[in-house]
Amino acid sequence: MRNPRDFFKPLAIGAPDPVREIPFPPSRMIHFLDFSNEKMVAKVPDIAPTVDILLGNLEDAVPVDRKEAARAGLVKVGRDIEFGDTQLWTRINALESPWVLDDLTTLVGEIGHKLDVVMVPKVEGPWDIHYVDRLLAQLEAKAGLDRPILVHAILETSQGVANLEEIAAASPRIQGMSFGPADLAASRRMKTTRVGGGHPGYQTIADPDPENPDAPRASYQQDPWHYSIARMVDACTAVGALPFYGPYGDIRDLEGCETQFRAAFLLGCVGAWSLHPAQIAIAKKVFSPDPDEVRFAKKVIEAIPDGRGVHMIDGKMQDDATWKQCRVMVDLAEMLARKDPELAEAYELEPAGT
Ligand SMILES: CC(C)(COP(=O)(O)OP(=O)(O)OC[C@H]1O[C@@H](n2cnc3c(N)ncnc32)[C@H](O)[C@@H]1OP(=O)(O)O)[C@@H](O)C(=O)NCCC(=O)NCCSC(=O)C[C@](C)(O)C(=O)O
Ligand SMILES: [Mg+2]
Repeated sequence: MRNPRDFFKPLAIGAPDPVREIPFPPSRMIHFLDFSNEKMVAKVPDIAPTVDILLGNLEDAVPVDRKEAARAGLVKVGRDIEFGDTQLWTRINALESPWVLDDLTTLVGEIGHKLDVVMVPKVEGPWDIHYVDRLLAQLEAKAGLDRPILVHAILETSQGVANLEEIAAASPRIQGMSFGPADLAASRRMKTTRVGGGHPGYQTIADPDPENPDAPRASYQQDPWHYSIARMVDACTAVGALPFYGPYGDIRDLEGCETQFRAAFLLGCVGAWSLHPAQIAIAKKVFSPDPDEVRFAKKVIEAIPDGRGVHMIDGKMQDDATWKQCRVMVDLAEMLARKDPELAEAYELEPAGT
């Protein structure tokens, strides 16, 4: 057993102290880019200010013969570009791969002061986090970093799902998790070739009508991801970390993407991945709360300043618990309004600096 008093001590001499609270800046979309792709790199100066998080992907989707170029491209962009309040993340290669050691040593050594979060794919249990945790501490100490790099786990194997709570609590570096529906489907032998979203085969069906047994029966698509995403939300929020939905692979199906993102938002996710520029606006729309909801939540908070007792507002019962629900909505709106003057106006809140 690890001494609980040591949890917030650095894991290497000279490494920065672990954070006590996970920061929660705007995190509506993690925009994926391959920095070995010149066309994508050319778009970075334009795209970076429009996204909350820009991620240099080194793992799947980057061909083997471009792994080193993707890493070098990320180092170059990290050195050359000032990102302002846009976070810079990376997804390293899998821990079993031949590239991951160089990914971590190079990135922390060269641009560790710019990197906010390292996303670790295919995390199976706390042992994977412990490995990265200690290695990052050693590398941070060597690079003389004064703030720790946080760790984000992708939930994309059945063992990872089985060990969710232990992964979330494995280190004070755990910033959050993303849901990886493609690898997870394969790992579970689910019979779908889609990346996220529903499937027309996954349905419930109404009983036959006894009066008319041959009549068509109502049937509805169900959400095959609900159980795992809900578990991820609980595991993350139980330790103050942030849950994210991952990718939606049907790039042209904007409505399907919006629906998948919204289901995740309602369950508690703070953001999702954008794989293509067209998905950035969808994530921004979905993960910024609806102005009508914010207006109602503000009304409740203003009407019940101490958040106590029972009240009727617009025909709905409000009490201590609903007041907290409204606080979640208004806190998120206020945080986003500080970044985005358009949202500040839509929410009738003061933008930053006023
Ligand atoms: C899907 C693809 C191939 C379509 O790329 P395309 O070039 O065919 O699309 P397009 O519509 O023709 O592109 C229009 C323009 O946008 C550019 N572009 C296109 N995408 C981006 C981007 N992300 N950022 C910036 N620019 C982008 C593209 O280069 C082009 O530029 P141009 O007008 O100058 O010709 C392409 O968007 C792409 O490669 N996206 C990233 C894919 C990726 O990172 N996949 C891995 C994450 S999902 C995953 O790993 C699963 C998971 C979690 O692990 C698990 O569930 O298991
Ligand atoms: Mg994957």
